[in-house]
Amino acid sequence: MENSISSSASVSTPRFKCFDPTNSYHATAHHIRNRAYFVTTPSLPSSSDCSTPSRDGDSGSTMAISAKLEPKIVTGELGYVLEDVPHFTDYLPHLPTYPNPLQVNPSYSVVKQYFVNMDDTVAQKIVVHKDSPRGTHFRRAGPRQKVYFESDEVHACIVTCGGLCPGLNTVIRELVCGLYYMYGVNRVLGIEGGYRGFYARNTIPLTPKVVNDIHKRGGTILGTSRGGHDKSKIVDSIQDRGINQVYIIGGDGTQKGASVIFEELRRRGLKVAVVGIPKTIDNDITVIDKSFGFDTAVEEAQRAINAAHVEAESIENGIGVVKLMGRYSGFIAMYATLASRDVDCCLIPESPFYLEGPGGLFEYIKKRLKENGHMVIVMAEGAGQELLTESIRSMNQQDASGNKLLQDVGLWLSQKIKALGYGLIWMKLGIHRVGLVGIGDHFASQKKMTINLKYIDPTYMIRAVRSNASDNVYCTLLAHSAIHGAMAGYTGFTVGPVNGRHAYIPFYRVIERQHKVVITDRMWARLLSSTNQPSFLDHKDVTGDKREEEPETPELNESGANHIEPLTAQSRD
Ligand SMILES: Nc1ncnc2c1ncn2[C@@H]1O[C@H](COP(=O)(O)OP(=O)(O)O)[C@@H](O)[C@H]1O
Ligand SMILES: O=P(O)(O)OC[C@H]1O[C@](O)(COP(=O)(O)O)[C@@H](O)[C@@H]1O
Ligand SMILES: [Mg+2]
Repeated sequence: MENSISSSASVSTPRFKCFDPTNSYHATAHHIRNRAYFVTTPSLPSSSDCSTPSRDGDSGSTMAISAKLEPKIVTGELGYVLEDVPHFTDYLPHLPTYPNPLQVNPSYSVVKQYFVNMDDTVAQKIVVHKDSPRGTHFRRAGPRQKVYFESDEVHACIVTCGGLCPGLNTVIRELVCGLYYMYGVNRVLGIEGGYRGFYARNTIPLTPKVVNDIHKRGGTILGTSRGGHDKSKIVDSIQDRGINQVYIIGGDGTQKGASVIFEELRRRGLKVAVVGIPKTIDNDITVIDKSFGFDTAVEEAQRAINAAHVEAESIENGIGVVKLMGRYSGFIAMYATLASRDVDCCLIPESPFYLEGPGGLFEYIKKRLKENGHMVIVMAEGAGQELLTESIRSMNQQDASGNKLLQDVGLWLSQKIKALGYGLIWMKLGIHRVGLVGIGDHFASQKKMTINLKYIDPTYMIRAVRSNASDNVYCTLLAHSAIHGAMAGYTGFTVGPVNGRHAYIPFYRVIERQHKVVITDRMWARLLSSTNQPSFLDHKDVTGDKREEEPETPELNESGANHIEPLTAQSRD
């Protein structure tokens, strides 16, 4: 990762005066110690110079911002670290500001302390000890007293990229309505069909009337796509259309694309705010607590699990197999399993499993059928991919965004289990004692055992639904936080809840790694205890195939949020 936090983070001499550009009063050294903006601005253009910058930056008549943007790190006492987000004033120092129109908004002006305090930051590390370092913080989201746009100056656009997720339409709706009702903005463009829509598709003017009912529908009214991220064409399109606020809703890939767009807009010296709104049904975006739509997806998955359970328990040796989404992160499968209580085994990408031998899946299946006569297996689509590629020749195909295309692990496992059934012998040893033995054990009274397996694949169904009530509220807060940040002149950030408080997180932090289930943490232990399934760990230890040591989990969050593991499978940078 290029933008790793500079070791100069502890530089103690601020290069610039310590102030929050969006509030009317200045910080003192007492408020924030050791603030350092790592933005070198040689020959910065004045704000008026920047009104008509050239596309290629350096070669035009206007001087472009050439220095690479480094992380903005502020350190304080007791190991306090603020990983701040870029602001227009980092590269356009003389921009005019205006009073926030919310000061006279009939709804919001009555709120006591509606504007966030300039020093407010959100702690990433919530469990601390008396003497432990306070750790990383992010700038708190919310309205500032000063804004960097006049209402009629704003020309915003919204784009949705990547896979679907419940709540996309709600975020679109709340961005349009929030801009209009809070800040009097009435020029909002919808970019159709994801990133490539900037240069290859039409746009849709979005007004509160147009978006009024869209939160009641799944999908995205703007359409979406994978691939098609052409930096120059996208930024040219933004510049040519005079867009100055870009709201980009999408997952880990999308946030990477947004970061690239931000860097280029900044390089061209344009006053354009780029805001990423994290969308991930897999919950694979790090730092934030969880994505919108995740709760809805887990809830919807219950319907499939219930169906699998009803089918399984209604027939002798019934097995219900449910495949859920989760390419590299098994959060949906884990939470759906924990919520259901009918699941006997949950398989996720983070927890390698094996079929044969002691402690393997087949042994467990036999045991459960013997005990209960039926069982339910929930698996994330990315689980066991390494087993499939052993047996099926891997084609290493990718989608248009570069994501690896997965084999259908649900189908593969179902076939394996069915084959196991043909190989099992139903052996009656007295009236009550029923045992299962391998095919090699033959007795006079043996007969073949039938496994009745039902494979349910609701993968797209759980993400194509409309968002539930709590996700709708979450989407609203997310959209509002995004708008407040852009209006206040912040840019190059992803917005999202960190330990329940909305914060502005620099792009480099959300794209450096993926959020994954840590199988040595308590949440996975709870799951193992609830299903009684094997951990699948012993076998590898026995055979000497040691697992790589788990990276230390920086934060232990009881909700299962904020566990961080390095990006492994999807590195495309
Ligand atoms: N490293 C990257 N740099 C620039 N754009 C990217 C990058 N990775 C993905 N994208 C773009 O982001 C968009 C969405 O990415 P994708 O991985 O399909 O979905 P998601 O954002 O939901 O993870 C696509 O248009 C893709 O081209
Ligand atoms: O929509 P596609 O291209 O079939 O992709 C399916 C993938 O999309 C997801 O639902 C979400 O992935 P993204 O967050 O990368 O968009 C994955 O769970 C799933 O593997
Ligand atoms: Mg993704």
